[in-house]
Amino acid sequence: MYIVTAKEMYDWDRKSIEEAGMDGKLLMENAGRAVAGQVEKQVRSDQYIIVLIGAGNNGGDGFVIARTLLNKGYAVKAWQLVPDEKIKGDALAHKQLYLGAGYELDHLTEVNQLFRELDQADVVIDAMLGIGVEGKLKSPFDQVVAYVNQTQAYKIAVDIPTGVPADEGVTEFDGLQADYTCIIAAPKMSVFLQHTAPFYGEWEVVEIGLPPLKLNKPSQSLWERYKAIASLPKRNPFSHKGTHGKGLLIGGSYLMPGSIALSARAALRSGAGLATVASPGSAWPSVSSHIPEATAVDAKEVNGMLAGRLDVDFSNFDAIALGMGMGRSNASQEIVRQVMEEADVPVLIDADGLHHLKEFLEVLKNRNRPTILTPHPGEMAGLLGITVPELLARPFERGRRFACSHGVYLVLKGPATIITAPDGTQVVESSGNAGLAKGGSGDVLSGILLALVMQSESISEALCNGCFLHGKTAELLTGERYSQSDLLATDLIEGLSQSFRTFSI
Ligand SMILES: NC(=O)C1=CN([C@@H]2O[C@H](COP(=O)(O)OP(=O)(O)OC[C@H]3O[C@@H](n4cnc5c(N)ncnc54)[C@H](OP(=O)(O)O)[C@@H]3O)[C@@H](O)[C@H]2O)[C@@H](O)CC1
Ligand SMILES: [K+]
Repeated sequence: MYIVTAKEMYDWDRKSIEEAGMDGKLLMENAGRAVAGQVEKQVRSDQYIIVLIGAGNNGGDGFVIARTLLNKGYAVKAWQLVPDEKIKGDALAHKQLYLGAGYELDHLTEVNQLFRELDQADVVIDAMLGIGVEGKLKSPFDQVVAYVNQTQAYKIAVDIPTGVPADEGVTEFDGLQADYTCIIAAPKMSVFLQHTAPFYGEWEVVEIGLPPLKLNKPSQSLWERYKAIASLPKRNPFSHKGTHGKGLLIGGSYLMPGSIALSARAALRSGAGLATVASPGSAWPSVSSHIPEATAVDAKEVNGMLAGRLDVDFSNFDAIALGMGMGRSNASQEIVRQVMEEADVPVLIDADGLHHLKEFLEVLKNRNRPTILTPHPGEMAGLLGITVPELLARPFERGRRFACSHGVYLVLKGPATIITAPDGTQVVESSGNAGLAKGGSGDVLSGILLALVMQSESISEALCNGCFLHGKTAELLTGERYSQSDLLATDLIEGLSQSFRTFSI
């Protein structure tokens, strides 16, 4: 499923009408009917529904929704919030159909009158503004949105909650806080941004008859369950441990032995054939006690942290994961540089490895094999030399620019993880929940990604599937044995079995 910007959505609409001969009024009828169908699943016929209607096509959808629900016997009142002359085109046509059907329309003359009605409503359907919103809300929408937000009614937004921008880059806005948003045709970028996503509540996408071939292929899409099931690696009955990849994991320190142990264990649980750990000797007894299946290579250390160069032939491995629990000692930096310059295999860099890499980002361009960076927003902001809010205002654009200019795969972690390939293609993986917001969860992800990179033809698919497994494991576990509060990174590793049994079929 593609994720669209407002422009991509408008272009799709225009091309469908101009080139495919679709009719704008028919699309609006389809949109309104599709939304009404979703509303019916959530609302009882004895509940009082208010539909709030604005000037543009979002308001036009509102007329269709109100008519469709009234046709079916629901208790609905439609409120037009703008003067009559503002309603034009397809929206006006549907207003006339609504009135022609004999239904009543209330006009906003005095906001307190509407507010008294809103106090009585069980359900409010927000068809005020859609993706055409520009700038901060003007009167009366600012007052109405503020009032609706503090009512007890169940709030359903049509396409996008009023006031919320469709695209990234806008951080100052007042938005309707929806409980549920019925998105038309394709999710907008703001569904996946940290500052806008919470306004949507639960969301679903409805199909309205726009021909997919008339959509100019957007660069962003959503990773979905069916894609994961189709592309997760399958075990060959005639395989041996070498077939599934020998992974080298470099990291850990005397005071942080857990991270690398979690990564190594997650890699083996995710199908890696062999996991070899390069950590300081002082950390190894602790690491091996958590993962006896892993082997070790000798590594020099200073003050319990990796130091100097590693005496390892990197070509003996199929991929490398670097940085977890490594610490930020200057002495460790040389290993990061050595791996970047010498390892002719895919390399994943996480955590403290990213901190070291920041000092010599120019090496990235010289690498012949894939490099994967897996920063959380704080680490990404550090790599870019900007603040976290600056990054989160435009994570798609910033991530794309970085991945393209440095020739790397970028896994920008968050509630919606954005995976960018060196060619700028972006996939959002949005599974998981707040149970993952805990120390060690990123280390587990690095191990899973390492294992899948070694078992997949496509790096992008491996990264999407790794994030999917990580998120879905949290969902499965918190749906049964654990809560989002008590879930540990170690539980995630053990829970991977359940995810593989569910999805790798
Ligand atoms: N295929 C499709 O794509 C389909 C799309 N469909 C639907 O169309 C929607 C997009 O419709 P759209 O373009 O008419 O924009 P939309 O958001 O309804 O309103 C624009 C109006 O808002 C106003 N306005 C703007 N900013 C404002 C502010 N800050 N504060 C206050 N007012 C503000 C501005 O008024 P003005 O500035 O002139 O006063 C303008 O008149 C889309 O979300 C979906 O629901 C479906 O019908 C099916 C097919
Ligand atoms: K809306």
